[in-house]
Amino acid sequence: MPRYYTVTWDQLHRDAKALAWRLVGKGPVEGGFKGIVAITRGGLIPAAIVARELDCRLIESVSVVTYDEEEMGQPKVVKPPVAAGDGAGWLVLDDLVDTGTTARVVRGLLPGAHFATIYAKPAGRPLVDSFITEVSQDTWILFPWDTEPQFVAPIIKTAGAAGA
Ligand SMILES: O=P(O)(O)OC[C@H]1O[C@H](OP(=O)(O)OP(=O)(O)O)[C@H](O)[C@@H]1O
Ligand SMILES: O=c1[nH]c(=O)c2nc[nH]c2[nH]1
Ligand SMILES: [Mg+2]
Repeated sequence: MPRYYTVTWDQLHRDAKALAWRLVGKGPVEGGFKGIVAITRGGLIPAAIVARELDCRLIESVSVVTYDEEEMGQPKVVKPPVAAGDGAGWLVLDDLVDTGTTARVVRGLLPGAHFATIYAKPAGRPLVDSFITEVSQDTWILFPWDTEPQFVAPIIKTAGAAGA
């Protein structure tokens, strides 16, 4: 049973802006990166936020499907990036790196790119050039697009034997 780390829209926006700050000056030219490649779907909203902050208008995507909910499978490239060449001068963005499987596949397609994620787990961390927050490998990150606020029972009703 993994532990969960719940990310709200506010926190995601703050963390994506922190990533944008970290990426300033990391592009190959004074104007920054040539463009952003979003790894869909999870990288789409982080890419939109970072693109706004870095004033980047050229957005490409690569679609890699690795998970069905929390179940991991073989990574499949559903849509390759077409506009980014070998990635030189481009920024690749994803929401997180976990085992590094997705990042490894995209690095194979875009070896020249700068790789960034908002969140990183230890196994995938070596595969990204920039990230903001590290969580433990046994933590499952719950993103705001996968969740909704709901009723939670009062602590006293769920504490059970621990409180007796
Ligand atoms: O480092 P890894 O172990 O490869 O895991 C990280 C990847 O898994 C998730 O994508 P997912 O395959 O769930 O697709 P999605 O972004 O379309 O939801 C997440 O958005 C990353 O892209
Ligand atoms: O929503 C997600 N949270 C995670 O922690 C994760 N790891 C791989 N893929 C993931 N998707
Ligand atoms: Mg993804």
